[in-house]
Amino acid sequence: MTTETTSIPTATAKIPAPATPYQEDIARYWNNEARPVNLRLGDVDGLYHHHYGIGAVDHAALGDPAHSEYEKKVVAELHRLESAQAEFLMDHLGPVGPGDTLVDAGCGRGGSMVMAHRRFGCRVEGVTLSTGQADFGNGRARELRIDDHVRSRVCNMLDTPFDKGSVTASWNNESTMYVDLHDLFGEHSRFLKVGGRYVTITGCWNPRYGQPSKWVSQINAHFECNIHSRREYLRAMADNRLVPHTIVDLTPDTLPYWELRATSSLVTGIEEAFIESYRDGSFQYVLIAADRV
Ligand SMILES: C[S@@+](CC[C@H](N)C(=O)[O-])C[C@H]1O[C@@H](n2cnc3c(N)ncnc32)[C@H](O)[C@@H]1O
Ligand SMILES: CC(C)=CCC/C(C)=C/COP(=O)(O)OP(=O)(O)O
Ligand SMILES: [Mg+2]
Repeated sequence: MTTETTSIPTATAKIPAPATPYQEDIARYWNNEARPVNLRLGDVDGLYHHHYGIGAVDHAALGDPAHSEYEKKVVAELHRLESAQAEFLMDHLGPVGPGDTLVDAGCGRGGSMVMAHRRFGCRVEGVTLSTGQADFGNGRARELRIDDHVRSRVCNMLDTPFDKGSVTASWNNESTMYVDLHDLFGEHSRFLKVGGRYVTITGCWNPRYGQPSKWVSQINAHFECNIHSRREYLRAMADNRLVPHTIVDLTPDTLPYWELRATSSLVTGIEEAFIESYRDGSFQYVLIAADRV
């Protein structure tokens, strides 16, 4: 039961100043974002994601491209693959019970937070730089009557209000490319319980390729982000008491999503960079799950 006193009025109530001019740019970017490829997919079932998909495309479900309903089916299929990606991340959070707290660092519009609460029955705390995103996520939580468990706030994920050792598991879903990894993992390590779990799904450049390819540079420019190398993730985790437990190369699993998206009416222009960099091996889509030791 939610009352005036326990509900979260808006994420704008006490907005901390962004720590850097770069963070101001990122907050502005996400406050202004309203791409149909994200909103129309979210409208399918009310889970709004800002990450990409994994898994095989169900061509039987899509049917004949000449059919009048085909485009609608493509939207539903892309959304299904994005939700499958979030479920896969949550498969790696370890045991989580209703009394636990999870942290979604860089939570976007909050689709993953709703999924995590439905799956585990626990509290889910999200942080984003964007007031618009936090208000959107809190609005969805209120509509779903889960605002007593699911809360987004405007907050720098490198400097959160969560108490030391208070969090059972935490994640970054496609949000690590906006921050210094040592600062980020230091903060997760601080608020995670010893024995807790950290998971990220991210795009990283592949040290085996040598240096960031032109496609990786294009993705950075498109999103105003700074993609790290796979090596940097492992080094920064090791330096912050996060010991990798599972590493999965999801590159072959995300390519079908991109190939389908490239044929849809919702293309944004970045599809070629993802497809070419995944194919030439310069860029990888990975899950890393680590134990906080
Ligand atoms: C690509 S979106 C991913 C959203 C979400 N994880 C999802 O899967 O839908 C990147 C998110 O990272 C957030 N972000 C970037 N830098 C941040 C920072 N320093 N502190 C908090 N959030 C940050 C942005 O505000 C945005 O919500
Ligand atoms: C894997 C990498 C490098 C991700 C960069 C971060 C990012 C912008 C993710 C998707 O957001 P989105 O869902 O808003 O993007 P789009 O509009 O392209 O779907
Ligand atoms: Mg998207």
